[in-house]
Amino acid sequence: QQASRLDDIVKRGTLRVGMTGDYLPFTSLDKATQKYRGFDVDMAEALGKAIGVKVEYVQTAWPQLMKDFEADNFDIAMGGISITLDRQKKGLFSTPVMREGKTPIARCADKGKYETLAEIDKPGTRVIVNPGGTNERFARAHVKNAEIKIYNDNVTIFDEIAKGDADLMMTDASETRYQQKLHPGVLCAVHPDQPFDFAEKAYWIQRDVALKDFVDEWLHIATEDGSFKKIYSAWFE
Ligand SMILES: O=C(O)C(=O)C[C@]1(C(=O)O)C=C[C@@H](O)C=C1
Repeated sequence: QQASRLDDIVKRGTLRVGMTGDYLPFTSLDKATQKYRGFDVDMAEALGKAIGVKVEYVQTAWPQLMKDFEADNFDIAMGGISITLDRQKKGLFSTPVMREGKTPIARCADKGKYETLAEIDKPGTRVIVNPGGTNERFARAHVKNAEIKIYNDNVTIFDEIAKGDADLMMTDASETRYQQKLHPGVLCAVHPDQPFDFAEKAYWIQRDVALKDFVDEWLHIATEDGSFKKIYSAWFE
């Protein structure tokens, strides 16, 4: 039988999961306790349990994700990761977990001003963006006349809009819905049901077919037996 990384994980007794810890509701690292929580943390724990091993979290960051993946610092990356063809070239993706797309989030008072890319991409508009992920790629492709403000802290970035230091951000629809709930009456998701583009969240796996097949089968069973829905509802509804 061919050796596989899945065998190594079982032998090692740990699954190394790469996570940024800065993207609720998918993953959040509490600085004081050094504990992760979020949808993909519950999913990672369920995956570890399914394999029969402990989960070891390896912190990464969006601008470092590709380098850390290539350095084999973890077996799988989880935490709101979108499928991209650049990433697909380096590893394998699980079956998609959910559908996403970029959509604006702005101060509620300005919600009607930023519905289309043409309305957004005007001189004087300040589009804030976290670096390194698909948000930055989307902003660079579509924002030519408005100002792009690169902001490094993905946890406090929404407060910048609330304070008026930026006008809007374009990010995943699920995040705009979540942040709207965290900033009631202040920040509004603009049209989360009609995002500008299409993307899917999935788990990014080192090139090992046995591990990918395991993750896919686990996801399939979790979908059918309702355990996926339970975790999903706790974080997204
Ligand atoms: O790069 C990705 O896959 C992501 O979806 C991560 C990403 C991003 O696009 O920058 C998505 C939303 C969060 O605000 C932070 C990171």
